[in-house]
Amino acid sequence: MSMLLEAQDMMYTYPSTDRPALNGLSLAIPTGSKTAICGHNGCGKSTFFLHSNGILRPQSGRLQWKGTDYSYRKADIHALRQRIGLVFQDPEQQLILNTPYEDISYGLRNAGFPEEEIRRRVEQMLVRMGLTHLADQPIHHLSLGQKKRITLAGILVLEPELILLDEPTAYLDPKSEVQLLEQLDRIHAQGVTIAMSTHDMNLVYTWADWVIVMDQGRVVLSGTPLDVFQQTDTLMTLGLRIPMLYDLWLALPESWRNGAAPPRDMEAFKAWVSTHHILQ
Ligand SMILES: Nc1ncnc2c1ncn2[C@@H]1O[C@H](COP(=O)(O)OP(=O)(O)OP(=O)(O)O)[C@@H](O)[C@H]1O
Repeated sequence: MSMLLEAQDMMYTYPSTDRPALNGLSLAIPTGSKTAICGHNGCGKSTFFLHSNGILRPQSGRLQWKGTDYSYRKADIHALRQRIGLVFQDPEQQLILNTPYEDISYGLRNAGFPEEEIRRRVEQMLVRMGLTHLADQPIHHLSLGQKKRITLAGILVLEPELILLDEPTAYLDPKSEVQLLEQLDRIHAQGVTIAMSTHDMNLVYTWADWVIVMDQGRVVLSGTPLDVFQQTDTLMTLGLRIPMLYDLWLALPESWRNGAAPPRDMEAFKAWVSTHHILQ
């Protein structure tokens, strides 16, 4: 398995704090994967993302892109940010200009693309993300879900190889979440590697093909979803939920798992779920 991004023993303490936010963080994001990074509030997920696209620099340890150490020269960081797109948790931190059209153009203009190419790419992106009708609206009139889509569009338009999303589904309603996940699947099918941080273990179970679990600035588990979810005790100790579907699968009678039919009556099934303390 080749790794796109690798961190080794990274340490980082924010100025004027005394506890490291990254405390010997070592992890790898496999090329072509859908990686979920989970862990409870404050475990260092956002801090890792800020390191990944060079906004922060580790105080020790190393970070590699395709096996090469990061270079912090201005031109190299500039080039890196086109390959690694970071979508912040809070779109307000990322949206700078007045309208979706202007905002989505911003990165391309910064990267020095000719105006004709900028127009072509932005218009295509607006269509792909279903944002054409909002292109010239003032951004502060838009909903959170729409703002999140605009920040994603502003990153996608640069055609990165890796997209990092910090809690992309937080505060989205179910419909917006489904739309976002469909967009991510489309992008992934085109060969883009995607890593997202999330607290939602059910989403991790259904979406990810690689899982990294962090605690207190370091990685405690990583591997395929099955590898990770089998470590039920560790996950519980970290205060993380076991995905509902995994829990249910484990609780199914052996005969059901081997193909025998569960009760066809929904009330009987509900009674069975409650006597087995699933979802509690
Ligand atoms: N700008 C900052 N200044 C000082 N300390 C910070 C700053 N940002 C984060 N921290 C601290 O660094 C640690 C890691 O925070 P980080 O935001 O990376 O965690 P997280 O896993 O992304 O959390 P969440 O799930 O709440 O987004 C926390 O203890 C946090 O308080």
